[in-house]
Amino acid sequence: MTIFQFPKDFRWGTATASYQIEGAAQEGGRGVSIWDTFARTPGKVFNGDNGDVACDSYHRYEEDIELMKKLGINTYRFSIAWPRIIPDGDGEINREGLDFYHRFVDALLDAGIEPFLTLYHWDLPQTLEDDGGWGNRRTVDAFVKYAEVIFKEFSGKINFWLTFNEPWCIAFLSNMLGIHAPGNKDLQTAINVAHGLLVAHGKSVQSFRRMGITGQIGIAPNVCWAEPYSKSPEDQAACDRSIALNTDWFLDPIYKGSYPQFLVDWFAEAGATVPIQDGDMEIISEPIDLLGINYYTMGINRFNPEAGVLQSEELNMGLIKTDIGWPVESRGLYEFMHYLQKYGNVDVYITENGACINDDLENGKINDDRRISYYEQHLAQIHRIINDGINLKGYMAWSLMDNFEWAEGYRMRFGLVHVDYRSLVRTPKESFYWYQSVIKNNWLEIRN
Ligand SMILES: N=NNCCOCCOc1ccc(-c2cn(C[C@@H]3NC[C@@H](O)[C@H]3O)nn2)cc1
Repeated sequence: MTIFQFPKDFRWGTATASYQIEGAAQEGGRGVSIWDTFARTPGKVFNGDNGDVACDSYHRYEEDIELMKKLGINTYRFSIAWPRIIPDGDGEINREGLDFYHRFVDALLDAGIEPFLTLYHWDLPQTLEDDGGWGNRRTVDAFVKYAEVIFKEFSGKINFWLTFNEPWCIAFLSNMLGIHAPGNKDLQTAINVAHGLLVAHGKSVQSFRRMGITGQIGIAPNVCWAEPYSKSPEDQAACDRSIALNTDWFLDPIYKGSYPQFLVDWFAEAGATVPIQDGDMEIISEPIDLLGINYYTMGINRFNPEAGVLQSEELNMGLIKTDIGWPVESRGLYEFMHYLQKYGNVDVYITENGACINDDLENGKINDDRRISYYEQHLAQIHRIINDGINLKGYMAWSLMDNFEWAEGYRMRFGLVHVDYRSLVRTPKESFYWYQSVIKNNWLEIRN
């Protein structure tokens, strides 16, 4: 038996997002989001699933908080649905929406749980998408207005703030690959979206500073760690492009005030350019306090001119995979965290990490041993990372409960808690009790 002790002030949590758990899509004055529209577009989401009901956390959040208390977490990452706050994107404020989140945040605080807020977790008001989305500066200004409303309302209650979740998914998965909402398949559109959200990020951080809001603010990129299939320079370059598009494309502008030139040049070859306006890069590089990092898996990649705009092909190396098909390989998290040091030893929280394991109820229990094994491996890497002196300050498991997994609908389950989507009954899985023990002890026991 090996014991890995975590720092006494290490934050333990779980994460969710508004569209994935709330439901009540037509209640409380909520407006239409791009995910309401996308989910209703035939063929976009498995089984035609949508977020109309989801986990019904809009009505059941007190039950969810009881589960959080039972789990023993001290931090809970969630997102606010912009369409609940300003239903048409940049018009009237919906007081009923604000009141809902005040009730929720107050209940978290009463439970001794630190709220860790994501302002934008993909549910853009449809009206703004109809008018050009993130490529239109109207959306940028609308986001800043929305962010300032939330800053003003929750300053003093919330101390951990993230502007955007997984900017690569918002820009490239959703506008170049077309796999997520709104489903565009155009490189220039994706680059315009990425730049627009970066300007919105920078402007909202400037507002955060100007308004004197409590706490710390940052952004949460997702990691795409990749190692070369061969020692050829072409394979290494292919990996560099894949890693950089998820990370450097967003963090270089924020920390260095410029895009990674090798990727700018690569896209220029494909006829795409970044629509930078005077002053944009200065706005984007407004200093931040923390980074959220979302890590799930890593790849072994090689150069392949037929493999998409990056010409970087991920190979199937026969590793154990989760039920969504992602290889289980935790060392990519360790390698990435050292890669991240090029931006300095910044405060980092793992804001998402988890496994899609679709085990179901058997005699009233869910024996998700594979999920426990995944978490054991990744928490062991986190212990190594901390031991190396990297400022990794906390960990939020994705996810507290099974929920709407975007284009996969409800068939893919990431939760520590099982959700029966007919009855909405929540059942803690064996991994819930394992994580409860890790949190209670503040250490990880690895069976040798
Ligand atoms: N890189 N090139 N890919 C080439 C082809 O990819 C095809 C599919 O791509 C992807 C990539 C990444 C994801 C993804 C999902 N989650 C889980 C959510 N995270 C935020 C939270 O809401 C969770 O639900 N994180 N990442 C999905 C699909």
